[in-house]
Amino acid sequence: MIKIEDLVGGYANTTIINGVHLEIEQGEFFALLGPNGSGKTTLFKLITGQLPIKKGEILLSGKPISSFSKLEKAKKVAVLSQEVHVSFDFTVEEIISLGRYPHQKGVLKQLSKKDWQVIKEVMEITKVSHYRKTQFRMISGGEKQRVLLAKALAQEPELLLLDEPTNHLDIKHTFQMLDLLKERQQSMGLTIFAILHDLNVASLYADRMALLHNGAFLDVGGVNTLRKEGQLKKVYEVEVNTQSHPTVPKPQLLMTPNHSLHEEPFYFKDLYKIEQNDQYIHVQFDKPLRTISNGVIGEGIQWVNHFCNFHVKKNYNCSHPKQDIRMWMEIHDIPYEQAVGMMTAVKLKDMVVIEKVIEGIAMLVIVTAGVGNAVDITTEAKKRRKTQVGTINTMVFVDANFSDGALVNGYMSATEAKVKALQELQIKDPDSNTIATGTSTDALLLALTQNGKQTPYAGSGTDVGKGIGQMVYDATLKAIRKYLERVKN
Ligand SMILES: Nc1ncnc2c1ncn2[C@@H]1O[C@H](COP(=O)(O)OP(=O)(O)OP(=O)(O)O)[C@@H](O)[C@H]1O
Repeated sequence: MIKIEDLVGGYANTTIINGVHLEIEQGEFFALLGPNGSGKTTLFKLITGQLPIKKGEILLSGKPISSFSKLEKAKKVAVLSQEVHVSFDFTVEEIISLGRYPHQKGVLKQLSKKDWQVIKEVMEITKVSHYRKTQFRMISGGEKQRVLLAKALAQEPELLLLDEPTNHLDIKHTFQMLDLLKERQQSMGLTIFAILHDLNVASLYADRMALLHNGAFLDVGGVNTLRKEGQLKKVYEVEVNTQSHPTVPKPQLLMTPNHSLHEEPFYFKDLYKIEQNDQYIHVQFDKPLRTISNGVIGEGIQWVNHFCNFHVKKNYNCSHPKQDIRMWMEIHDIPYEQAVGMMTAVKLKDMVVIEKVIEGIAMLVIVTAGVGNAVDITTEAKKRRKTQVGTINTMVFVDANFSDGALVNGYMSATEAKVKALQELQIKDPDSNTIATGTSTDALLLALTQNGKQTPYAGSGTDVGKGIGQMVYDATLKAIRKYLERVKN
């Protein structure tokens, strides 16, 4: 669709763009990224013809863009730039109708029925119809942006050039506008070239992107260009961390501020208090901990400072466990959005608490255990008998700083230790009569203060992994023994 070859250009005495090559296919959504002053607007203006080219060439559908007449070009290319060149006394509808100019025929250039159809349609999709008769100067910055997009779409272009199209828009309208553009791209094969400042938005919408740095492309590629943290750090001079979007298979960037969160030195034991009664165990920390868990709420990787294990009746109807835990937390003034919540039918007074310092690392482990629903995970799945009291809920708190990988490692260490405890006590899966590996509803939480130097591993080859293993093993053994004692009596 558009091909840029060895482009050099800028202003009278300064060259800003230096040897840019780029080819954008028809129907692509291409994002131009780069920090302030990298030359994005200059490149944009060279493409739109607002600035003269010093060297190189821009081809549109294989022909030099300079060989197109203004009208011919307007039939193919629409531009939404930062500079607004419209009379503020026009109404919204009048401005949008200007977009039809390249398609109007005859000397009088009257708007045809088709023109009106297109105007109506673009007003509807950009959601500006209700202020069609309002003067342009009377509407907000965000509304102006949508009107100018409607004008550009009214042109029915093959290529749409956008300079920060979401500049004035709130999140709702940013996503609305980009969804609309994406829809046009997918349904009509519209080619989009957009300067975008928000890298996370670019990741969600662009097929390919270029990273402009000092007037040249540092990288051109697919969305995974945004996974190159070192390159982004070099260009933007900000500490970036690439994570994955939870539901869309695209990277999302998290920026770390330079100012470090000042933290007073603390003594691990002073950080928390444990409340236990017949209804719940509530461990409250003074500061949020980095956690990984399969709690009913607060699951996954989070920063939270309340950790709860609620008691439920043996015949608890678990059709809405999330809502139930939220409700119980609300009743007890525990903020559920800062909490991990588990549940168990085990008597909470049988909880086992172990606090220790192993190899200089302070740890706290709390376990409640029942093994009525013990399962050997390696046996064939089959319909199980009615649920009994039997869940092993494990909370592990460690005064250390774990990478995400170490969090997963530590989770494995705790699980291996639990399995060993079941083996030691010869707890069997009643269906298969083989040694159980857990129960059907076990919950595990691993929470870190993130204090000190970061640890990359926490498996059985490390002191901290061994420490987790020993403490979980001891606590699980004790908790199961208490349960067995209670069942016997
Ligand atoms: N009219 C001008 N005359 C001379 N130099 C200019 C002119 N406009 C911009 N520049 C210079 O060109 C360089 C690139 O500017 P440009 O506006 O293209 O950057 P940008 O990447 O679009 O930045 P931003 O993200 O801040 O919009 C800057 O160093 C700027 O000072």
